[in-house]
Amino acid sequence: MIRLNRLSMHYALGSTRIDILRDVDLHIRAGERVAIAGPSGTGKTSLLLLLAGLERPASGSVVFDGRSLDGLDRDQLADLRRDHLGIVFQSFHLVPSLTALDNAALPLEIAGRRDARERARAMLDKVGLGARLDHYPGQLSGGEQQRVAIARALVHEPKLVLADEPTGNLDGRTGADIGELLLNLNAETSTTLVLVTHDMSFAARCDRLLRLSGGRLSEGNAAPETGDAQPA
Ligand SMILES: Nc1ncnc2c1ncn2[C@@H]1O[C@H](COP(=O)(O)OP(=O)(O)OP(=O)(O)O)[C@@H](O)[C@H]1O
Repeated sequence: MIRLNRLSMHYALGSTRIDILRDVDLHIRAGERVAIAGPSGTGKTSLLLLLAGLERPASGSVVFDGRSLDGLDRDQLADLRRDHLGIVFQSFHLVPSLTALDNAALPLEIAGRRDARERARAMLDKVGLGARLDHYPGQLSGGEQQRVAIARALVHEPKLVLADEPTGNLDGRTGADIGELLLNLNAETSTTLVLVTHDMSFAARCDRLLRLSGGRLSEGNAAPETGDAQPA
């Protein structure tokens, strides 16, 4: 479903170069649940941005369902995201002026689907927010906002869901519930899930744990992480 072929990426800040990935190869199969962990600042978010076609690699390629992202222009990448990708962020990123229902319906509205609100309502029901349809994000708790964000990410039945520390802004109990919800929905729909997390009990429930460090990805186990990256 996703292949990374000799993927390299760096950021240039003035004369300083920050290497994020060095010649990384990876194959994620359809339906797999993959957790990515690693010290702070090693590039986990950047890797998700590459998978979403929101960053371009310096060299190598990201291949999504047999299609290389290199050859796609901005509009084609936006179409690909609209049709096949759902993204969940640590800080929810809901539109504050839209209700829970309208936030969740957004991907389908953008795609011009006439059943957008109906499907969004069913999805919000599924994430346990059937009684909060008309609430605005500011009237919802953190856990509830993340449920809306998950409904929005899944409402158009994407092939791939990317989640960047989806439980990172939530207290322990709420975070565990949200993690559970994401994994259960994923199992139900057989969607491919790639998530970044520092929570090793959450990571341990995925099919694979990958650790990113020093520009390399390695298969790992869910032992506690050690320390943060040293500044360059
Ligand atoms: N647009 C950018 N320009 C320059 N440097 C950047 C840019 N975005 C990120 N970086 C740097 O690249 C490195 C990787 O950032 P990234 O956010 O991908 O790390 P991360 O592993 O997700 O970190 P964390 O666990 O703390 O969220 C960091 O050192 C960051 O400062």
